[in-house]
Amino acid sequence: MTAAALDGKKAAAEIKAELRERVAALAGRGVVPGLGTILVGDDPGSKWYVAGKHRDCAEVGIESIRVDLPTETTQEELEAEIDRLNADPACTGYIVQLPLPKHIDTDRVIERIDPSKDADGLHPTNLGRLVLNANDPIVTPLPCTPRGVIELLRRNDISLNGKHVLVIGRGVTVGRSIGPLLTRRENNATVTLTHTGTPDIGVLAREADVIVSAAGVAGIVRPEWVKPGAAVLDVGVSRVEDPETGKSKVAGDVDPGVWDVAAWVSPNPGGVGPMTRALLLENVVEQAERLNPAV
Ligand SMILES: Nc1nc(=O)c2c([nH]1)NC[C@@H]1CN(c3ccc(C(=O)N[C@@H](CCC(=O)O)C(=O)O)cc3)C=[N+]21
Repeated sequence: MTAAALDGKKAAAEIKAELRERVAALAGRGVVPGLGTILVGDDPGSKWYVAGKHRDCAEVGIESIRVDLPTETTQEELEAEIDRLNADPACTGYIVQLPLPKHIDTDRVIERIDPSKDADGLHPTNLGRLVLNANDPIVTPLPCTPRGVIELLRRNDISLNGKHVLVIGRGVTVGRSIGPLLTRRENNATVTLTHTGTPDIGVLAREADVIVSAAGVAGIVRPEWVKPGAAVLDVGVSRVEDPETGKSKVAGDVDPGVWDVAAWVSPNPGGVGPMTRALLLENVVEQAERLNPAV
């Protein structure tokens, strides 16, 4: 069997086209959503990601507000910028690009974000509401990557209803926050969360209809781990040396042999990454709609 690709670029383009229309409807009511980014330091990778978010905003007609701060920025200076965006009416939602320099207390920074402006959906209040409101309509920003995974499946007509989803990795941005979304009644999946303390992930993975791997370990998902016909979503990002060029390149969690066993695989790059970016925009547009309902 050769798996079909879960094309994240295509699904993200569809979402952006829909968002352009929603942004136009908001503009008709005099509302322009704004996404802010705060970047501390000059890590080339982080700069590249932030630049991409501003390009995405331009594409759908969202205003973008960019705050770039030097590596030496103190906790107090960073918190002052957060307070400024919390108070800025042009900023509908914003993100603080992670990771932050080591001298910064990341948890304190995230907790200072106004939960209603938390475009990443990672503020404790929003994660808490996601756990508490298992079945009520969602009225808070949701974590972008988990939402991107579910949206990528939905847009490829892969139902989660009654399916067994195995998640690899217990990080907050994906592994630990995707369970409460997958188990909402509207998705209705059954979830196994595995991590570095799981004695034998493979034996559990072989039972799964869907594997979501967010381990950040290149090639951890082996073909022998995958039930024939399963869907495999590759969320991992790690760097490996290219044997041909000797240069470092981005690698996913999924071994290439998995494509011979699974029915669907999300490529990496070109899979969940573009979805994460599209859902960040959707979080901001949704928040603008909640604040400015059509009458
Ligand atoms: N506050 C915060 N929120 C984040 O969402 C956040 C963050 N900090 N820090 C870093 C990680 C990483 N991340 C990616 C998102 C999209 C791609 C992506 O679109 N990747 C492309 C390839 C690279 C590209 O084209 O730019 C792909 O997978 O096809 C990658 C990485 C978000 N992050």
